Amino acid sequence: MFVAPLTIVVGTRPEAIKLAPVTLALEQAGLHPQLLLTGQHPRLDLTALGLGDLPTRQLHRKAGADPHAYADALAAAIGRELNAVRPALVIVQGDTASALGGALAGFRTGVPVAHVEAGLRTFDPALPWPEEDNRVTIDAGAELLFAPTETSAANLRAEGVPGTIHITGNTGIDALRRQVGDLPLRRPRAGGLPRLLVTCHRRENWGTAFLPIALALLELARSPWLGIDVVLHPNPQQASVMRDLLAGNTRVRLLPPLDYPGMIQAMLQASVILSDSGGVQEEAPALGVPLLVLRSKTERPEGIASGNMKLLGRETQLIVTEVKRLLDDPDHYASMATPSLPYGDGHAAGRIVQSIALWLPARHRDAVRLRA
Ligand SMILES: CC(=O)N[C@H]1[C@@H](OP(=O)(O)OP(=O)(O)OC[C@H]2O[C@@H](n3ccc(=O)[nH]c3=O)[C@H](O)[C@@H]2O)O[C@H](CO)[C@@H](O)[C@@H]1O
Repeated sequence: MFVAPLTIVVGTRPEAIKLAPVTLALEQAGLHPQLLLTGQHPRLDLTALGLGDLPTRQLHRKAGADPHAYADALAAAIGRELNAVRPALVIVQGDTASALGGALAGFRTGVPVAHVEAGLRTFDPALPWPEEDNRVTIDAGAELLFAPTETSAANLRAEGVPGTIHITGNTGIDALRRQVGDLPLRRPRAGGLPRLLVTCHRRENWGTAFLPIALALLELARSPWLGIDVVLHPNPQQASVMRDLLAGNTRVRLLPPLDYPGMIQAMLQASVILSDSGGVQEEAPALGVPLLVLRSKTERPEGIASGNMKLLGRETQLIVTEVKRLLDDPDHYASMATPSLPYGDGHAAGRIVQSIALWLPARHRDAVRLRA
Protein backbone atom coordinates (compact mmCIF):
# COMPACT_ATOMS: atom_id res chain seq x y z
CA MET A 1 0.00 0.00 0.00
CA PHE A 2 1.31 3.49 -0.84
CA VAL A 3 1.47 5.64 2.27
CA ALA A 4 1.75 9.39 1.90
CA PRO A 5 4.41 11.02 4.09
CA LEU A 6 3.70 12.13 7.64
CA THR A 7 4.35 15.80 8.40
CA ILE A 8 5.85 16.52 11.82
CA VAL A 9 5.61 20.15 12.93
CA VAL A 10 8.47 21.37 15.12
CA GLY A 11 8.74 24.92 16.44
CA THR A 12 10.66 25.01 19.69
CA ARG A 13 13.47 23.29 21.58
CA PRO A 14 11.16 21.09 23.71
CA GLU A 15 9.16 20.02 20.65
CA ALA A 16 12.37 18.97 18.87
CA ILE A 17 13.53 17.01 21.95
CA LYS A 18 10.18 15.29 22.43
CA LEU A 19 9.42 14.60 18.77
CA ALA A 20 12.89 13.24 17.95
CA PRO A 21 12.17 9.76 19.38
CA VAL A 22 8.84 9.62 17.48
CA THR A 23 10.42 10.78 14.22
CA LEU A 24 13.24 8.23 14.45
CA ALA A 25 10.82 5.41 15.28
CA LEU A 26 8.57 6.37 12.32
CA GLU A 27 11.60 6.39 10.04
CA GLN A 28 12.62 2.96 11.30
CA ALA A 29 9.12 1.66 10.65
CA GLY A 30 9.31 2.95 7.03
CA LEU A 31 6.53 5.50 7.56
CA HIS A 32 8.25 8.48 5.83
CA PRO A 33 8.32 11.28 8.42
CA GLN A 34 9.05 14.77 7.07
CA LEU A 35 9.95 17.60 9.43
CA LEU A 36 8.38 21.02 9.01
CA LEU A 37 10.27 23.62 11.05
CA THR A 38 8.24 26.74 11.76
CA GLY A 39 11.13 28.94 12.97
CA GLN A 40 9.57 29.73 16.38
CA HIS A 41 12.99 28.95 17.87
CA PRO A 42 15.29 29.83 14.97
CA ARG A 43 18.41 27.78 15.81
CA LEU A 44 17.38 24.22 16.61
CA ASP A 45 20.21 21.68 16.64
CA LEU A 46 18.53 18.74 14.95
CA THR A 47 21.80 16.89 14.37
CA ALA A 48 22.41 16.56 18.14
CA LEU A 49 19.00 14.89 18.36
CA GLY A 50 19.74 12.40 15.57
CA LEU A 51 17.48 14.18 13.06
CA GLY A 52 20.17 15.71 10.83
CA ASP A 53 19.49 13.44 7.82
CA LEU A 54 15.71 13.66 7.67
CA PRO A 55 13.77 15.43 4.91
CA THR A 56 13.14 18.87 6.36
CA ARG A 57 11.27 21.97 5.19
CA GLN A 58 11.78 25.35 6.87
CA LEU A 59 9.17 28.09 7.16
CA HIS A 60 11.52 30.66 8.79
CA ARG A 61 8.62 32.36 10.63
CA LYS A 62 9.89 34.38 13.58
CA ALA A 63 7.63 34.55 16.65
CA GLY A 64 6.08 37.98 17.30
CA ALA A 65 4.75 39.59 20.47
CA ASP A 66 1.18 38.34 19.94
CA PRO A 67 1.08 34.51 20.20
CA HIS A 68 -2.41 34.28 18.66
CA ALA A 69 -1.45 36.32 15.59
CA TYR A 70 1.67 34.18 15.29
CA ALA A 71 -0.29 30.90 15.52
CA ASP A 72 -2.72 32.21 12.85
CA ALA A 73 0.16 33.14 10.54
CA LEU A 74 1.69 29.70 11.08
CA ALA A 75 -1.66 28.00 10.41
CA ALA A 76 -1.86 29.74 7.01
CA ALA A 77 1.75 28.91 6.10
CA ILE A 78 1.53 25.29 7.29
CA GLY A 79 -1.83 24.93 5.50
CA ARG A 80 -0.13 25.81 2.20
CA GLU A 81 2.51 23.14 2.88
CA LEU A 82 -0.13 20.54 3.72
CA ASN A 83 -2.07 21.30 0.56
CA ALA A 84 1.10 20.91 -1.50
CA VAL A 85 2.24 17.64 0.12
CA ARG A 86 -1.14 16.12 1.18
CA PRO A 87 0.42 14.04 3.99
CA ALA A 88 -1.46 11.14 5.54
CA LEU A 89 -1.19 12.79 8.96
CA VAL A 90 0.16 15.94 10.57
CA ILE A 91 1.78 15.35 13.96
CA VAL A 92 2.05 18.14 16.54
CA GLN A 93 3.40 18.06 20.09
CA GLY A 94 2.53 19.93 23.25
CA ASP A 95 1.07 23.38 23.50
CA THR A 96 3.19 25.92 21.63
CA ALA A 97 2.02 28.38 18.95
CA SER A 98 3.64 26.04 16.41
CA ALA A 99 1.64 23.07 17.69
CA LEU A 100 -1.57 25.12 17.53
CA GLY A 101 -0.70 26.45 14.06
CA GLY A 102 -0.01 22.91 12.81
CA ALA A 103 -3.25 21.58 14.25
CA LEU A 104 -5.37 24.45 12.86
CA ALA A 105 -3.76 23.92 9.45
CA GLY A 106 -4.70 20.23 9.60
CA PHE A 107 -8.29 21.01 10.63
CA ARG A 108 -8.69 23.54 7.79
CA THR A 109 -7.12 21.43 5.03
CA GLY A 110 -8.74 18.15 6.08
CA VAL A 111 -5.42 16.49 6.94
CA PRO A 112 -5.92 14.37 10.10
CA VAL A 113 -4.05 15.60 13.17
CA ALA A 114 -2.20 13.53 15.80
CA HIS A 115 -1.39 15.22 19.12
CA VAL A 116 1.60 13.98 21.10
CA GLU A 117 1.34 14.94 24.81
CA ALA A 118 -2.45 15.33 24.71
CA GLY A 119 -4.66 15.98 27.72
CA LEU A 120 -2.36 18.04 29.96
CA ARG A 121 -4.45 20.57 31.90
CA THR A 122 -4.13 23.12 34.69
CA PHE A 123 -7.84 24.00 34.18
CA ASP A 124 -6.83 27.67 34.31
CA PRO A 125 -6.66 29.41 30.92
CA ALA A 126 -4.37 32.06 32.45
CA LEU A 127 -1.72 29.57 33.69
CA PRO A 128 0.02 29.01 31.44
CA TRP A 129 -1.34 31.50 28.91
CA PRO A 130 -1.93 30.85 26.05
CA GLU A 131 -0.67 27.25 26.25
CA GLU A 132 -3.65 25.92 28.24
CA ASP A 133 -6.05 27.22 25.56
CA ASN A 134 -3.77 25.86 22.83
CA ARG A 135 -3.91 22.33 24.28
CA VAL A 136 -7.69 22.38 24.61
CA THR A 137 -8.14 23.59 21.01
CA ILE A 138 -5.73 20.99 19.59
CA ASP A 139 -7.31 18.13 21.54
CA ALA A 140 -10.86 19.10 20.52
CA GLY A 141 -10.08 18.45 16.84
CA ALA A 142 -7.26 15.88 16.81
CA GLU A 143 -8.04 12.44 15.44
CA LEU A 144 -5.27 10.64 17.38
CA LEU A 145 -4.57 11.70 20.96
CA PHE A 146 -1.39 10.39 22.56
CA ALA A 147 -1.91 11.02 26.27
CA PRO A 148 1.23 10.49 28.34
CA THR A 149 -0.50 9.30 31.51
CA GLU A 150 -3.79 7.97 32.86
CA THR A 151 -4.41 11.44 34.37
CA SER A 152 -4.09 13.17 31.00
CA ALA A 153 -6.28 10.52 29.36
CA ALA A 154 -8.94 11.05 32.06
CA ASN A 155 -8.89 14.81 31.32
CA LEU A 156 -9.59 14.07 27.66
CA ARG A 157 -12.40 11.62 28.46
CA ALA A 158 -14.01 14.18 30.78
CA GLU A 159 -14.01 16.71 27.91
CA GLY A 160 -15.62 14.15 25.58
CA VAL A 161 -13.10 14.74 22.79
CA PRO A 162 -14.04 12.87 19.60
CA GLY A 163 -10.52 11.55 18.76
CA THR A 164 -9.08 8.17 19.77
CA ILE A 165 -7.11 8.26 23.03
CA HIS A 166 -3.97 6.15 23.48
CA ILE A 167 -1.97 6.18 26.74
CA THR A 168 1.67 6.07 25.71
CA GLY A 169 3.95 7.70 28.29
CA ASN A 170 5.73 10.97 27.59
CA THR A 171 8.22 10.93 24.72
CA GLY A 172 10.45 13.29 26.74
CA ILE A 173 11.31 10.27 28.89
CA ASP A 174 12.29 8.36 25.70
CA ALA A 175 14.67 11.20 24.85
CA LEU A 176 16.09 11.07 28.37
CA ARG A 177 16.58 7.30 28.15
CA ARG A 178 18.58 7.80 24.94
CA GLN A 179 20.86 10.17 26.87
CA VAL A 180 21.40 8.35 30.16
CA GLY A 181 20.44 4.70 29.58
CA ASP A 182 18.02 2.70 31.70
CA LEU A 183 15.60 4.65 33.89
CA PRO A 184 14.87 5.49 36.63
CA LEU A 185 18.47 6.43 37.28
CA ARG A 186 20.33 5.85 40.54
CA ARG A 187 22.82 8.69 40.28
CA PRO A 188 25.88 8.91 42.50
CA ARG A 189 25.72 11.86 44.91
CA ALA A 190 27.74 14.71 43.37
CA GLY A 191 30.81 15.69 45.39
CA GLY A 192 31.76 19.26 46.35
CA LEU A 193 29.43 22.09 47.28
CA PRO A 194 25.70 21.51 46.95
CA ARG A 195 24.50 23.09 43.70
CA LEU A 196 21.19 24.69 42.87
CA LEU A 197 20.16 24.61 39.20
CA VAL A 198 17.62 27.24 38.11
CA THR A 199 15.64 27.62 34.87
CA CYS A 200 12.85 30.12 34.54
CA HIS A 201 11.16 31.17 31.31
CA ARG A 202 7.37 30.98 31.55
CA ARG A 203 5.54 34.12 30.49
CA GLU A 204 4.03 34.53 33.99
CA ASN A 205 7.63 34.86 35.32
CA TRP A 206 8.75 37.39 32.68
CA GLY A 207 10.02 40.88 33.39
CA THR A 208 9.52 42.24 36.91
CA ALA A 209 7.61 39.06 37.85
CA PHE A 210 11.05 37.44 38.04
CA LEU A 211 12.09 39.83 40.85
CA PRO A 212 10.91 37.74 43.87
CA ILE A 213 12.69 34.71 42.43
CA ALA A 214 15.88 36.73 41.91
CA LEU A 215 15.65 38.03 45.51
CA ALA A 216 15.39 34.44 46.77
CA LEU A 217 18.48 33.46 44.76
CA LEU A 218 20.43 36.44 46.07
CA GLU A 219 19.44 35.56 49.64
CA LEU A 220 20.50 31.92 49.11
CA ALA A 221 23.75 33.11 47.50
CA ARG A 222 24.75 34.66 50.84
CA SER A 223 25.40 31.14 52.14
CA PRO A 224 29.01 30.16 51.41
CA TRP A 225 27.99 26.50 51.21
CA LEU A 226 25.84 26.74 48.10
CA GLY A 227 26.64 27.21 44.42
CA ILE A 228 23.89 28.51 42.14
CA ASP A 229 23.70 27.93 38.36
CA VAL A 230 21.05 29.87 36.45
CA VAL A 231 20.56 28.63 32.88
CA LEU A 232 19.36 31.48 30.70
CA HIS A 233 16.53 30.94 28.21
CA PRO A 234 17.01 31.56 24.47
CA ASN A 235 14.36 34.31 24.76
CA PRO A 236 16.60 37.44 24.89
CA GLN A 237 14.02 39.54 26.77
CA GLN A 238 13.84 37.12 29.70
CA ALA A 239 17.58 36.47 29.65
CA SER A 240 18.38 40.19 29.91
CA VAL A 241 16.07 40.67 32.96
CA MET A 242 17.83 37.79 34.70
CA ARG A 243 21.25 39.17 33.79
CA ASP A 244 20.35 42.64 35.12
CA LEU A 245 19.16 41.23 38.44
CA LEU A 246 21.82 38.58 39.04
CA ALA A 247 25.01 39.55 37.21
CA GLY A 248 27.85 40.60 39.48
CA ASN A 249 27.06 38.13 42.25
CA THR A 250 30.10 35.85 42.39
CA ARG A 251 28.15 32.90 43.78
CA VAL A 252 25.62 32.91 40.93
CA ARG A 253 26.79 31.52 37.58
CA LEU A 254 24.73 32.69 34.62
CA LEU A 255 24.97 30.02 31.93
CA PRO A 256 23.91 30.43 28.29
CA PRO A 257 21.16 28.05 27.08
CA LEU A 258 22.64 24.54 27.13
CA ASP A 259 22.33 21.88 24.46
CA TYR A 260 20.17 18.95 25.54
CA PRO A 261 23.02 16.62 26.64
CA GLY A 262 24.60 19.55 28.53
CA MET A 263 21.30 20.29 30.26
CA ILE A 264 20.87 16.68 31.37
CA GLN A 265 24.44 16.69 32.73
CA ALA A 266 23.70 19.92 34.64
CA MET A 267 20.57 18.30 36.12
CA LEU A 268 22.55 15.23 37.15
CA GLN A 269 25.09 17.40 38.95
CA ALA A 270 22.48 19.50 40.76
CA SER A 271 21.45 18.90 44.37
CA VAL A 272 18.13 20.70 43.91
CA ILE A 273 16.40 22.17 40.85
CA LEU A 274 14.20 25.29 40.81
CA SER A 275 12.27 25.56 37.55
CA ASP A 276 9.03 26.56 35.85
CA SER A 277 9.75 24.35 32.81
CA GLY A 278 7.36 21.61 31.73
CA GLY A 279 10.04 19.23 30.44
CA VAL A 280 12.18 19.62 33.56
CA GLN A 281 9.16 18.54 35.67
CA GLU A 282 9.21 15.27 33.72
CA GLU A 283 12.97 14.76 33.74
CA ALA A 284 13.83 15.59 37.38
CA PRO A 285 11.81 12.70 38.93
CA ALA A 286 13.37 10.19 36.52
CA LEU A 287 16.84 11.44 37.48
CA GLY A 288 16.03 11.57 41.21
CA VAL A 289 16.78 15.29 41.62
CA PRO A 290 14.33 17.11 43.96
CA LEU A 291 12.45 19.80 42.05
CA LEU A 292 10.81 22.95 43.41
CA VAL A 293 8.39 24.29 40.79
CA LEU A 294 8.28 28.08 40.37
CA ARG A 295 4.58 28.08 39.45
CA SER A 296 1.32 28.11 41.36
CA LYS A 297 -0.35 25.50 39.14
CA THR A 298 0.93 22.62 37.05
CA GLU A 299 -0.45 20.49 34.25
CA ARG A 300 1.92 17.75 35.43
CA PRO A 301 0.63 16.75 38.91
CA GLU A 302 2.06 13.22 38.65
CA GLY A 303 5.48 14.31 39.97
CA ILE A 304 3.85 15.81 43.08
CA ALA A 305 2.02 12.55 43.73
CA SER A 306 5.27 10.59 43.34
CA GLY A 307 6.91 12.89 45.93
CA ASN A 308 9.65 14.18 43.59
CA MET A 309 8.46 17.76 43.19
CA LYS A 310 6.68 20.50 45.10
CA LEU A 311 4.72 23.48 43.75
CA LEU A 312 6.11 26.68 45.25
CA GLY A 313 4.99 29.65 43.21
CA ARG A 314 7.38 32.59 43.40
CA GLU A 315 7.28 33.91 46.95
CA THR A 316 10.82 34.85 48.03
CA GLN A 317 10.79 33.55 51.62
CA LEU A 318 9.04 30.31 50.69
CA ILE A 319 11.67 29.55 48.04
CA VAL A 320 14.50 30.26 50.48
CA THR A 321 12.91 28.14 53.24
CA GLU A 322 12.20 25.16 51.00
CA VAL A 323 15.70 25.10 49.47
CA LYS A 324 17.30 25.30 52.92
CA ARG A 325 15.00 22.60 54.29
CA LEU A 326 15.98 20.25 51.48
CA LEU A 327 19.68 20.86 52.01
CA ASP A 328 19.54 20.74 55.83
CA ASP A 329 17.24 17.75 56.36
CA PRO A 330 18.64 14.51 54.87
CA ASP A 331 15.39 12.57 55.43
CA HIS A 332 13.36 15.22 53.65
CA TYR A 333 15.95 15.29 50.86
CA ALA A 334 15.89 11.51 50.50
CA SER A 335 12.08 11.53 50.33
CA MET A 336 12.22 13.76 47.21
CA ALA A 337 15.32 12.20 45.66
CA THR A 338 14.01 8.67 45.13
CA PRO A 339 13.97 8.32 41.34
CA SER A 340 10.61 7.44 39.79
CA LEU A 341 8.85 7.41 36.44
CA PRO A 342 5.45 9.08 36.87
CA TYR A 343 5.43 10.37 33.27
CA GLY A 344 6.40 7.27 31.33
CA ASP A 345 8.86 4.42 31.01
CA GLY A 346 10.87 5.73 28.05
CA HIS A 347 9.07 3.57 25.45
CA ALA A 348 6.35 5.99 24.37
CA ALA A 349 7.53 6.47 20.78
CA GLY A 350 7.18 2.75 19.99
CA ARG A 351 3.58 2.79 21.24
CA ILE A 352 2.80 5.93 19.21
CA VAL A 353 4.24 4.45 16.01
CA GLN A 354 2.36 1.19 16.56
CA SER A 355 -0.94 3.09 16.93
CA ILE A 356 -0.23 5.15 13.80
CA ALA A 357 0.72 2.01 11.83
CA LEU A 358 -2.60 0.38 12.77
CA TRP A 359 -4.60 3.55 12.11
CA LEU A 360 -3.10 4.35 8.68
CA PRO A 361 -4.46 1.45 6.60
CA ALA A 362 -7.93 1.74 8.16
CA ARG A 363 -8.00 5.51 7.54
CA HIS A 364 -6.63 4.97 4.03
CA ARG A 365 -9.40 2.44 3.20
CA ASP A 366 -12.05 4.85 4.53
CA ALA A 367 -10.65 7.68 2.44
CA VAL A 368 -10.71 5.52 -0.72
CA ARG A 369 -14.28 4.43 0.02
CA LEU A 370 -15.36 8.05 0.53
CA ARG A 371 -13.82 9.08 -2.82
CA ALA A 372 -15.48 6.17 -4.68
C1 LIG B 1 4.76 25.02 31.00
C2 LIG B 1 4.52 24.75 29.57
O1 LIG B 1 3.51 25.11 29.02
N1 LIG B 1 5.51 24.14 28.93
C3 LIG B 1 5.43 23.69 27.57
C4 LIG B 1 6.67 24.06 26.77
O2 LIG B 1 7.85 23.46 27.27
P1 LIG B 1 8.88 23.61 28.43
O3 LIG B 1 8.37 24.51 29.51
O4 LIG B 1 9.23 22.22 28.81
O5 LIG B 1 10.12 24.29 27.68
P2 LIG B 1 11.64 24.41 28.03
O6 LIG B 1 12.16 25.48 27.14
O7 LIG B 1 11.85 24.46 29.49
O8 LIG B 1 12.27 23.05 27.47
C5 LIG B 1 12.41 21.93 28.26
C6 LIG B 1 13.35 20.96 27.58
O9 LIG B 1 14.53 21.62 27.15
C7 LIG B 1 15.65 21.09 27.82
N2 LIG B 1 16.59 22.23 28.05
C8 LIG B 1 16.28 23.20 28.96
C9 LIG B 1 17.17 24.26 29.17
C10 LIG B 1 18.38 24.31 28.42
O10 LIG B 1 19.20 25.21 28.54
N3 LIG B 1 18.61 23.32 27.51
C11 LIG B 1 17.75 22.28 27.30
O11 LIG B 1 18.00 21.41 26.47
C12 LIG B 1 15.11 20.45 29.08
O12 LIG B 1 15.98 19.45 29.54
C13 LIG B 1 13.78 19.91 28.57
O13 LIG B 1 13.94 18.70 27.86
O14 LIG B 1 6.51 23.50 25.47
C14 LIG B 1 6.51 22.09 25.46
C15 LIG B 1 6.52 21.61 24.03
O15 LIG B 1 5.30 21.74 23.43
C16 LIG B 1 5.32 21.57 26.23
O16 LIG B 1 5.50 20.18 26.35
C17 LIG B 1 5.26 22.19 27.60
O17 LIG B 1 3.99 21.88 28.20
